Amino acid sequence: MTAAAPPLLEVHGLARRYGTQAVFENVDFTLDKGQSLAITGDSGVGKSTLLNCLAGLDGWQAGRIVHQGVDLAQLGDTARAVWRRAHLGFVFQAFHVLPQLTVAQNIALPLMLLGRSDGARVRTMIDAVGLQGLDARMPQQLSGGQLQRVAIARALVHAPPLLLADEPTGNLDPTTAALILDLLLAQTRQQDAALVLVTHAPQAAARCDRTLQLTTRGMCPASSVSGQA
Ligand SMILES: Nc1ncnc2c1ncn2[C@@H]1O[C@H](COP(=O)(O)OP(=O)(O)OP(=O)(O)O)[C@@H](O)[C@H]1O
Repeated sequence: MTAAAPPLLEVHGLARRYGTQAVFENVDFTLDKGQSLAITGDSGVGKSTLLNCLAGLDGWQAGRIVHQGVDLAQLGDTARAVWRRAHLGFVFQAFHVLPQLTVAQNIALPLMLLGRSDGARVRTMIDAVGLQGLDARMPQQLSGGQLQRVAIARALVHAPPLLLADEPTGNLDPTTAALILDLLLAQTRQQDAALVLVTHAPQAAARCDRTLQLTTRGMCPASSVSGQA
């Protein structure tokens, strides 16, 4: 008999403090392959901080984060960076698009860091986020919504098993926002990945498999936000 595969992401009793001030505590959830989770919550409650913890970019004071059986706390800085490169796609709230690289070079970056050059895949992602014809543009020649789409294409290009997205549709018109959400959810399902989506938009949360609301005391089902438990 073969053992069941571990969940793609497990978070147990996670707590984050600044000094004695708790940002959040008792955060627990599990995500399996192909699943999407929306995280909602008031401004300042710690949603971005939680995503940074899940990415191993920020520390925490209690609890465990386990990715496919690997406890993130057991990895040193170098191992964590290597893990992030291969396993993670992160759409940051502030985009973090590199100003000295073109649109196409920014999107190709995760593949390049993995030693996988794939021009066709980069072109597919440029088309998928609706940036056709802009591949040679520099970031300072783009609108906020176009920059956001560069960040999304870059997070998806290497088909990582874990996608973390911080307000990925915040700067987009409703039609483009729906298309981008389609793309994130389709890639999650087709690649057997898991998606954690931080959003203030009830329509975006409602499209995920589950919605949890982050509070300083932990996570609770956000039935009032998405109509789901
Ligand atoms: N260096 C710091 N020292 C103390 N508190 C901090 C520090 N950095 C962030 N915080 C606090 O941590 C809390 C969580 O911030 P975070 O950005 O994660 O919230 P958020 O839920 O993502 O907010 P928003 O929805 O407005 O983007 C905030 O209350 C913030 O003031």
